[in-house]
Amino acid sequence: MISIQEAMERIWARLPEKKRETLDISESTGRVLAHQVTAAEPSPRFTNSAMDGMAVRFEDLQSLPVELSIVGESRAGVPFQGIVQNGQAVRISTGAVLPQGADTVIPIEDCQVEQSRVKVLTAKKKGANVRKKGEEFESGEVLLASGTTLFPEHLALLAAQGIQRVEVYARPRVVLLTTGSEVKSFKEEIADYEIRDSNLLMLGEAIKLAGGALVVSDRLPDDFSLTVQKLKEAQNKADVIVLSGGVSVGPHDHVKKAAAEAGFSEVFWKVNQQPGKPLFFAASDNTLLFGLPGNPVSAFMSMAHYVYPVLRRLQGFDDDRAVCVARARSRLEINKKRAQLLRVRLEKTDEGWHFIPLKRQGSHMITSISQADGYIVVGPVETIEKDETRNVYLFPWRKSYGLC
Ligand SMILES: Nc1nc2c(c(=O)[nH]1)N[C@H]1C(S)=C(S)[C@@H](COP(=O)(O)OP(=O)(O)OC[C@H]3O[C@@H](n4cnc5c(N)ncnc54)[C@H](O)[C@@H]3O)O[C@H]1N2
Ligand code: MOO
Repeated sequence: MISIQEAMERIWARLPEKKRETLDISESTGRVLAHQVTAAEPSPRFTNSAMDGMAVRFEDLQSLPVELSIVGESRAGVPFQGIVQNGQAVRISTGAVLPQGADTVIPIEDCQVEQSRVKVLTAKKKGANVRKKGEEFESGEVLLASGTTLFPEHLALLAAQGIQRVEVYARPRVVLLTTGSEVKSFKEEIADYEIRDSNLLMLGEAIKLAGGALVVSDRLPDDFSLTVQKLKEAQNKADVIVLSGGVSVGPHDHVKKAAAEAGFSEVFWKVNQQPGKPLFFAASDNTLLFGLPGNPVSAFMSMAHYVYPVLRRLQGFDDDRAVCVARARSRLEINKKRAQLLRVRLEKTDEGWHFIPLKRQGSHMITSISQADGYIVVGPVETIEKDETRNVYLFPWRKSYGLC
C-alpha cells in the first residue's frame, strides 16, 4: 500500500495542463490571471489638478499676496481651451486638466475670490497640487504578473486602463456520482435498511467551494453496466469525475472494473491511511477520476486532502490550503497500522491555539467532521507530547471564518 505522500505525488504527476478561458473583467473576481498585464496607457493619462482651486503660473507668485484675474474654468470633463498668461488664473476642479501655461494649483482655501479676481494668500512651490501625466506609471510597464488572483483592487486597475477582457484559468468541470443501491435521497421516505445520501450534498458543495463547475450530480445503483455507461458519458463532460462508494472489495463494488472498462488506467488504489484506505485514482486522456470510499468521513477526508487541492491547482492556486500551527492540549499516543487523518477541534487560549482530537473518529461518524475544524496527519506509530506543535490542516473552506 502506498503512503499519503506517494499518493499525492502520483496525483500531481498526472495533472493535465491548466485550461484557460477569456472573461469579461466583471466576471473575473477570484480567478487566476493566466498572462501578464502591461499598461496600455500612462497613469495619470493627462496632467491634472489634485485640488479644487486656482490654476496659476508659479512665477506670478514671487511676492504674496498677489492678485490675478480669473479668465475661465477647467472643470472635470470640460477642459479650459486657452493658454494661461502672466497675471491670470483659471478656476480648476480636482481631476480636471491643468490648462496650458499653468504649472501650479492653489487650493481654494488659500485664495480670496472677488468676482473675476483672485487674491492668492499663500503658495508652496512650483508644481504643487498637480498630478503629472505618467507619474504613477508609463505605458508598457508591468501592472499585474501572471498568476495574480484577481480581486476588486486589481479589477479597478484593469477598468482604469480600459482593459475589458482577461485570460484566466478555467474552472474544472466536475461530474459527481454517488453509488450504492441502499443510498436514497434525503428527501425520500426510506426503509429501515436503507441510508440517506449525505455524500452527494457534502461533496457537491465542497466541489463548488473549491471553484469547480459541478456539471452533473447524480446517484447510481450498484449496477456494473450502468456505471460503465455513466463513466463513458462523463468523460466528454468532465475534467474530473468524483465517485463515492463501491471502491472496496465487496461483490457489489464495481467502480474499479467499470473505470477500466470505460477506458481509465489505474494510477493507484489503496493508501496507507485511515480513513480513506480504499481511495482509487485513475486517469484517461482528458479526465481524472477519483473513486472515494463510501463511508461519509472517508469520502470527506479524501475530498479535503486530495480532490480539493487538485481542483484548486487546475485553477492556478498552487497550494492555498489553510494551515494553522497549534499545540497538543494533551499527550497523544498513536499506535495504528495506518497513518491517521485525525480530526481535531481548535481552541484559542492565552498561550495561542491548541488542538484537541475528537473522541469518536469512526469513518461512519459524521460528527467527527461536523465537530472538527481540521485535521493532523500522524502515525501509524507516533507520540505527540503535550504542548508539542503540529500543522493543523483546516477544512479548506474554513480559512475565511477567523480560524488562526
Ligand atoms: N473486507 C473488507 N471490507 C472493507 C474493507 C476492506 O479492506 N476489506 N475496507 C473498508 C473501508 S476502510 C472502507 S472506507 C469501506 C469503503 O467501502 P466502499 O467504498 O466500497 O463503500 P460502500 O461499501 O459503498 O459504502 C461504505 C459505507 O458508506 C455508506 N455510504 C455509501 N455511500 C454513501 C452516501 N452517498 N451517503 C452516505 N453514506 C454512504 C454505505 O452505506 C456503507 O455503510 O469499505 C470497508 N470494507
Ligand atoms: O479507510 Mo476506511 O475509510 O477507514 O473506513
